[in-house]
Amino acid sequence: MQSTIEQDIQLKENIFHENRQLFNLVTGFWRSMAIQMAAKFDIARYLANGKQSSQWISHQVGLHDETLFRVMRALAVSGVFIDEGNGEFSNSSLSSLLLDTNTRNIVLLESNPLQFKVWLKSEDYLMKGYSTTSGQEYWNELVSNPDYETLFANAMHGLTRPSFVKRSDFSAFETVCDVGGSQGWFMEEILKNNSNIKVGINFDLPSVIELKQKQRPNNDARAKDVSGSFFESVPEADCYTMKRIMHDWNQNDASKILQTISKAIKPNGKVYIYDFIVDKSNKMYDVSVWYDLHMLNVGGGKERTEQEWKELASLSGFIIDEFKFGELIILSKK
Ligand SMILES: C[S@@+](CC[C@H](N)C(=O)[O-])C[C@H]1O[C@@H](n2cnc3c(N)ncnc32)[C@H](O)[C@@H]1O
Repeated sequence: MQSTIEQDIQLKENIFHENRQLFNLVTGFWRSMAIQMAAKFDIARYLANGKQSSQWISHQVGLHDETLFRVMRALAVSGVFIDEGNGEFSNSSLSSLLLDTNTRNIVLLESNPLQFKVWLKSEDYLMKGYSTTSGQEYWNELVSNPDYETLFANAMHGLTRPSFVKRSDFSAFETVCDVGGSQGWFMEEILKNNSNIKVGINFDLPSVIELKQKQRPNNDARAKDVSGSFFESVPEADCYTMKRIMHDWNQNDASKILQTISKAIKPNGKVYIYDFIVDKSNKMYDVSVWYDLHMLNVGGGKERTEQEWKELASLSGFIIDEFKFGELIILSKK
C-alpha cells in the first residue's frame, strides 16, 4: 500500500513529468500569454536573418534582458523558437509563422487577455445556460475600445480566405450588402472580383463605420458604407453576405438577424453565410468545436451542424439552397 505522501508525490509527477499533454492543456494560458508577448514585440522579426542572442534583441526592442531570455527559453521548450545555447535563439517553423502579418494579427487577437476575459463566464454558462446573455454586450465593449476594435478587425481580415469570394457566385446580383462587414475588407474583395455588381454596401455598427471611414475610406465608386444595427434594419439588396456573424449569436438572436434581412431582401435574393459547418461524424480534432466554445463565451453564440443550420433557416422564414465547401451556407426565402 502506498502512503498518502507517496500517492501525492506520484500524482504530482504524473502531471508535471509523465503526462505532459495534460500539463500543457492545464497551463495553456501561460503559453498563450508568452506567445502574446513574442508577437506583440515582434521577436521573430529580429531572428529573420538567423540566430541572435536574446540580449541583443532586448536591447533593440527596449525590453528587460533576463526576462526576455526566460520567455524565449520557455517558448523554445514548446517549439516556438529554437534554443541554440549560450543565450542565442533562432526561429523554429512555428515562430517563423509570426513573420506573416495576417498570422501575427490572428495570434495577437486570440492570445489577447481581453479574449481570455470572456471565458471567465464559462462556469456561469455551464450552470445556467446562456439564454439570459446578450451577445451585444461584447460588441458594445469592443467598439468602445478603438485599439481592441482595430486588433479585432485586423485579425478578422487575416482569417478571410480569398477563396471565399472566388468560389462564390455573385454574377446574378446588382446590389450586395456585407452585413457586419467591419472594416470593409470583404466587400472590397467582392467588388474587385465582380465587375457586374453596381453597389457594394459595407454595413456595421455606427462606431465601426466611423472608424472604417477614418482608417480605410472607399476608393471604389460602387462601395458604400452604411451604419445601423442588424436587429433593426438593413439596406435593401439582392444578396446579403455575412462572414463570421451568425456564429456570434444564439438561435433566437441569429433568427432575428435573418428576419431583419427577410424584410429588406429583393425578390429572388440570396443570403450567403460564411461560417463553420460542424461535422458531427468527424471524430478528429476539428477547430470548429473549439470556436463553438469560444463563441458561447463571447455571448451565447455557437457553431452549427447542417441540421442546426436547417432549423435556424426554417425558424426565420428561409430555406437552405446549398451547403458549400464546408463553410458557405446559401439561403433563399421560403
Ligand atoms: C466577428 S465580426 C465579423 C466581421 C467581418 N464580417 C469579418 O469576417 O471580418 C462581427 C461583426 O459584427 C458587428 N456587429 C455586432 N453587432 C452588430 C449589430 N447589432 N449590427 C451590425 N453589426 C454588428 C461587429 O461590429 C463586427 O464587425
